[in-house]
Amino acid sequence: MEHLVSSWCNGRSLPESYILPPGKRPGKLTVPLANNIPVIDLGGHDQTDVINHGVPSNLMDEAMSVFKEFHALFAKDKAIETSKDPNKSCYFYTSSPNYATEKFHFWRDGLVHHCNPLEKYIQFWPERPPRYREVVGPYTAEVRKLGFRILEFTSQGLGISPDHFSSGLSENQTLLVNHYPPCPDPSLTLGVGKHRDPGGINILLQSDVYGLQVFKDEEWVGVEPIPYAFVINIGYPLQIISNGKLKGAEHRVVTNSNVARTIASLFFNPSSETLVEPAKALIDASNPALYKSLTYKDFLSKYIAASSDSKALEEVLSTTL
Ligand SMILES: O=C(O)CCC(=O)C(=O)O
Ligand SMILES: [Fe+2]
Repeated sequence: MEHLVSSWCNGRSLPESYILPPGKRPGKLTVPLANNIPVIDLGGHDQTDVINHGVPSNLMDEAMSVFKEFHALFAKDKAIETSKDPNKSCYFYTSSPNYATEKFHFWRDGLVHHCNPLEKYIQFWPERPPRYREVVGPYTAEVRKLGFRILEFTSQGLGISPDHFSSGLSENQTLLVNHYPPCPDPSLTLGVGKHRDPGGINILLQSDVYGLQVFKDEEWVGVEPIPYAFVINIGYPLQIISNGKLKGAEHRVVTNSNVARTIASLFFNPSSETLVEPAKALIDASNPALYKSLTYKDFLSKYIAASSDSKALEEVLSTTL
């Protein structure tokens, strides 16, 4: 826990271990903002206090407040609050879960915990700030409903059976709450390096502070926060199931020198033994399977081994390369 960026970063210059190799540095800090990311309105007419995705705006605000309060705790308290489960369904790290072995570090502290079934996991969640469970329980339950709606629409769009698809992709819901403190030199480091998400979909609540960038047409573009909207990211397993019809966007997180940024991502992941493979309905003689069939556990070990080298990962997973 002594590593936590937030516990030592004030007034310090950027330590060498956080300086990325030249090819991975963000370098130029201003990139164009994306102007063609689809904004989807999910309807919902008569509610007054909801944006059309159905998650009440006050719940989004409250969740963001408790996430910020959690990250503002002393490091020793964060350690206590994230070590209640001997099986580690709730944990905390700086940079990445591989802090001890990685060649360089990223400028982020992350809290992770499982969310579903709630009755099983909530007992291991932080109890400080005192409202954490009371707010984050309903927040994750609402976002879960939204996730199922999105997966249902996605399966309809792809023309594959919704039951198999949504349950296969969402047995395991995990919340990641990232905190990126103000950084002494944002041109040399990143909050999170370039990656595609490893789950089915990810429903991301950004605060009002910008930091997310997407790699589109060989250039980085910024994803500006829209108040009370979620960012939906497609993960690699959904790319595989859709046989490449849907693409997981590569993204990264830049830091800034003035204000801290906090985000919460709810990942909808398959369970370990779920087979991740192109949906049978999308495969025929003229549309051969582009990806191998793997259990999610095996997929994850290949994903981690490729350590965000997307070409290497594509080669391991593809049937054609
Ligand atoms: O900080 C962000 O906006 C995104 C973090 C991220 O890449 C993720 O949660 O997968
Ligand atoms: Fe991500």
